[in-house]
Amino acid sequence: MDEHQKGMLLECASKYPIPQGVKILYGTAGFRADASILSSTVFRVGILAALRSLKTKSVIGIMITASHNQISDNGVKIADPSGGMLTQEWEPFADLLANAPDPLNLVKLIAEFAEKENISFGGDYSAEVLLGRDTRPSGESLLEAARQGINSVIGAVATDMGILTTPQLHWMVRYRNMGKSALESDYFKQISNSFRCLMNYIPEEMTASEMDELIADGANGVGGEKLEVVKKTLSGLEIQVRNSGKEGEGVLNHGVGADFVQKEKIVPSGFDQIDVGKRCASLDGDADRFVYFYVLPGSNNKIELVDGDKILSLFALFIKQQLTVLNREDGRQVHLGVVQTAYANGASTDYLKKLGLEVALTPTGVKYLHEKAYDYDIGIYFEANGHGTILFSASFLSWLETRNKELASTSEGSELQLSVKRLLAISELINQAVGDALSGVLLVEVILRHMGWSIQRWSELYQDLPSRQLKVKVMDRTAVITANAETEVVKPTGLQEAINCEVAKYTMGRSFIRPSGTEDVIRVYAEASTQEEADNLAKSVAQHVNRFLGFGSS
Ligand SMILES: CC(=O)N[C@H]1[C@@H](OP(=O)(O)O)O[C@H](CO)[C@@H](O)[C@@H]1O
Ligand SMILES: [Mg+2]
Repeated sequence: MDEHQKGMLLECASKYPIPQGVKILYGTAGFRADASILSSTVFRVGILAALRSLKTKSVIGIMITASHNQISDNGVKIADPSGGMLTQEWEPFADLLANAPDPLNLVKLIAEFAEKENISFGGDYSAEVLLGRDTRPSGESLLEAARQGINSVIGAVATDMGILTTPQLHWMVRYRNMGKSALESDYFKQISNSFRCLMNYIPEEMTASEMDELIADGANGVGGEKLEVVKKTLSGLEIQVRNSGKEGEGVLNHGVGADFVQKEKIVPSGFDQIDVGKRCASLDGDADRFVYFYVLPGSNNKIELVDGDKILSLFALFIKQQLTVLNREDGRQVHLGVVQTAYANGASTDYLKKLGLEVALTPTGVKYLHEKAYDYDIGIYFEANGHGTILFSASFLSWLETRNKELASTSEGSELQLSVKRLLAISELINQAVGDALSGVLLVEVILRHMGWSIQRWSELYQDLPSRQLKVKVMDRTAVITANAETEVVKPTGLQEAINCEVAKYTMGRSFIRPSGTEDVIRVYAEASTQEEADNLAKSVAQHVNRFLGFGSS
């Protein structure tokens, strides 16, 4: 790194001093904290993204969002060249960078890292970073901090793509790196075209019955706003958007959104008894996850939740049907695998295994599930909270494309051709960069039509085991170390034994704990054969967590 570059970094970094007395760490999905302390972190992530762009000679993305967190929080997610999350190999550098005490130390760190990674400044390739943000009021100034960070690397170009959902930004990065046009209008065009194709491939006998409108909760965030745009491009699907983020409708993520609905299992604000039985979906604050639900009769606002596990099951079932045709008609064996985390309801895992599917378990966080899903020709992954997507391997996709062309001249209109076309359309509709509520909802909608299913019929695929999630505030959540896809506590010693003793008291009991990567808490999960038992199990495990790690009270 030459003196000019060093001087530039020093000068820019001095405008973004780090907050005193706090350490901000790269978590499950990037950095997240109260927005007021994030400027320096985001500025430094700008530098990191420019370095990553130089290293990979590809476009990188920065998304300013704190997803489902409260409106006063914000955060930053980084999209790698594939459109997926930043490679885990760079996470330790991200932590060091964010916490370097002053500009001199920061520049020293960058110089050392650049040398180790063989990154040269001022070469032929100029770094390029796409920037996006959600609707949070702090987004604009944090985006500016990211831009300053990028601009402090000589030659680097920052392009502001505006207010976007997280998956839109990831999609843009992916498509730019594939050499394709990646404007927001291209994104909308692609999902509405592939949705139309899939609607056209619905068996004729299923198209007769009209389906009711979908009612969607936009979490008062960017997803609601974008869904309003998407719905205008669709035919054959009516969507009523509530909590769309318009002035006066409510506060982002406050009593609304997929996270609230999934964890509390009650209606989001704006929904009530008039909606009993109707098909409803809820997006999270940055629209990278979604769940479905319907309102149950009664005054307690209870819902029947159709979560990520059931979305995964629906997708797996539909894809499996298409693969059965490929196998029968063409003798083609396709390796289909599904990926879940320990939060997956035990009943869903049983169901998927009974379908004959290979089920893999990874730690929490899309970065782990996504990576595992690459192991298959088609890998479907979902977290119970609704974050997931479907990945198609490059070789299987190219086989599908070739076969599609051949069949157009030999077997036009055959069942085999239809299955090939459906799979191709799914690969276009679903966002293969990252989980995407907009395209995910559209895929659910078209599959329900294909099956002729109501949300109630879908929900009956299997019955969830009652479960409960709790959060425990502790002194130091990093004191908890887990193993086996987070199902076992390794440290502190003795805690796992205590959990085992509690679990043994219940029929079908299962419980695990792990430190959250996005909030300063330990999460407790429990399931058992009745809700009361699941609640009690969670409560007693939480008490053990408190005893081992808490502030001295239980
Ligand atoms: C139990 C749970 O819902 N955990 C969420 C949450 O992570 P935590 O590390 O549990 O805070 O946020 C992540 C990012 O959005 C998401 O991937 C994950 O599933
Ligand atoms: Mg999110």
